[in-house]
Formats: sequence, C-alpha cells, structure tokens
Amino acid sequence: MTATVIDGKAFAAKVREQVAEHVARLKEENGITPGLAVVLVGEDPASQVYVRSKGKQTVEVGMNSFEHKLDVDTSEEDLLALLDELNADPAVHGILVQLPLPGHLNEDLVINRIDPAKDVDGFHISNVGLLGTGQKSMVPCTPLGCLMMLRDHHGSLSGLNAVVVGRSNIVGKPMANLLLRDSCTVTIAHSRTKEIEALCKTADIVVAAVGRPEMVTGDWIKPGATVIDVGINRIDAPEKGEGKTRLVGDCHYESCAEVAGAITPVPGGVGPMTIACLLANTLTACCRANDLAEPEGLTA
Ligand SMILES: Nc1nc2c(c(=O)[nH]1)N[C@@H](CN(C=O)c1ccc(C(=O)N[C@@H](CCC(=O)O)C(=O)O)cc1)CN2
Repeated sequence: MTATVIDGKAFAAKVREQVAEHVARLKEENGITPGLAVVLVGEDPASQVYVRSKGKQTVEVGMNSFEHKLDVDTSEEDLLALLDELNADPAVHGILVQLPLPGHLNEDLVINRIDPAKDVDGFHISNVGLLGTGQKSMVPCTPLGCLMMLRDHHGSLSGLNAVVVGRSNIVGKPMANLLLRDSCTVTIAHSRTKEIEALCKTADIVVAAVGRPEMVTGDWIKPGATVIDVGINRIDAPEKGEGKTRLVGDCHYESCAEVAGAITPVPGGVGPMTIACLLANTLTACCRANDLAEPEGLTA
C-alpha cells in the first residue's frame, strides 16, 4: 500500500481563504476588523520566523496584526503589564505569547494572565478545563489543525481507535480530548508505555507528537491506518553536503507511507495548519466577543 498524502499546505491555504471571506463579510456587514496581538520575548531564531509568518498571514486574511517584540531580559512584571493592556484593548480579539519563553519567565503565570476569551492558543487553564469537560473553549491550534485534516479525510471519526504518542499540554493532551469528543477510543502513549509498537498497531489513527525524530516506523502501523505526524525535527543530512540539515517528523516517512492509508508529510503537513488555525481562532474569538455567529467548519 502507498499512503494518500494529506497535503497540509494546500489544506491550510483553503482554511485561510475561508477565514478571509468571513473577515471581509464582518467588515462589510458589521464594521468590525478582527485583531491579533503576538508577543515575542527574545530573539530565538525559529520563534522569529514563526512570529513573522503569523503577522504576514494575519494581514493577508484582512485582519489587524499587532506585534510586540520585547527584549530577552524583559521582566515578568513588564510582560504581565503588557498582557493587561492587550486584554483591555477592544481592537485586540486574540492574544498569543510565542513559546518557548526565556527561562526567567514563568510560562504558566504568563499564559494564565491572558483573558481566556482572547487566548487564541487555547493554553489558558480555563480553556484547558473547558476542552477537557467537552465545553465550548478556545482550542490549541496544532491539535485543531490535526482534527480538521482527520475529519476531512475520514468524515466521521466515531468508533475509530486512536493512539496519541506524546502527552504534552500543547499537543498530546488536547489532541486526545478532541478525538474523544469526536467519539474515538483514545489511548495516550508516552516514553514509559509498554509495548508501544503493538499498541500503535491497533490504531486506526496514530498522532505522533513526541519530538523524537523518526521514532514511529512502518512496522508500528496497521495497514490502512491514518498517520498524523506533528513532529518537526532538524537533523544532520551529510548526504546533502557537509554541515547540511533536513527536517523530519516523529514518524519515519518512507516506511510509514508504505503501510498507512494516509499520512501527513513533514514539512508541509501539520505545521502550516497551526498558523491557519490561529487565524481561524482569532476570527472565532472576534465573533464571540461581538455575539455574532461563529464561522462554520473552522472550530472544533
Ligand atoms: N504560542 C505558541 N508557541 C508555539 C506554538 C504555538 O502553537 N503557539 N507552536 C510551535 C511553533 N509554531 C507556531 O508558533 C509553528 C511551528 C511550525 C510551523 C510550520 O509551518 N512548520 C513547517 C516547517 C517550517 C520550517 O521549515 O522550519 C512545516 O511543518 O511544514 C508553523 C508554526 C512552538 N511555539
């Protein structure tokens, strides 16, 4: 079997198109422009790229983008004061603090200072609790993107066996909750899971989010299963020349693609969906703030 490739780049472009159409209608019919504030502390090169990309795509779909770039040694007090300002600003419907933060800042404290209604990353403890109890919340962007691709590929997910490999607060746990909400039978596997290969082989859906390059191989996959690879790992690629690198996922693509029914590539799979879903979440937050109907198909 050779798997169908789930093209996250093309899917993300469609999501952005839908967001842009909805934003145009909001402006025309309600005179409202959604606004997203992105806060970056420090100069981590990867974070700078992601923040630039978020700002560019926000403007491209017709929203207002507010970028706040702070010094690496910004105090917690100053960062919290900025979040208070953004919470109170009616032109800002979504707020996110790019992660990881420099070590002297308490990530939980910072994230929990964001107004939950503006928490477009879905990381605030209130949103975590709402999602965990199956209530309306802001949903973390990467798992939301995975869910959209799975729903598009399978139609209904009801009754499918899903194994989520990885138990992070940002991907593994919210992904498991979303799959549960769509009536999958869900298992979370992690570094201490016994016979993890055999467990994955029972799954109709495997979501790999462990941050270990190419850990999941084809012999872990049930023939015809869907493999969603959340990992983004840069590894040495001597075959491309000295000092060269390449991106790989948490799944060994070639061997998994031989067995799976469908698979997301890295790059070009889950990654692009993360920013597309951030835009969708900002639109959702704006609609909720103004008591307007939420965009269909862009929420969990
Ligand atoms: N506040 C947040 N911080 C971080 C998040 C997040 O969702 N919220 N996620 C990641 C980084 N991230 C967005 O912020 C992100 C990562 C990767 C991609 C992406 O499109 N990746 C490409 C490959 C990019 C490359 O060439 O390096 C792909 O997979 O095709 C988008 C967004 C951590 N921090």
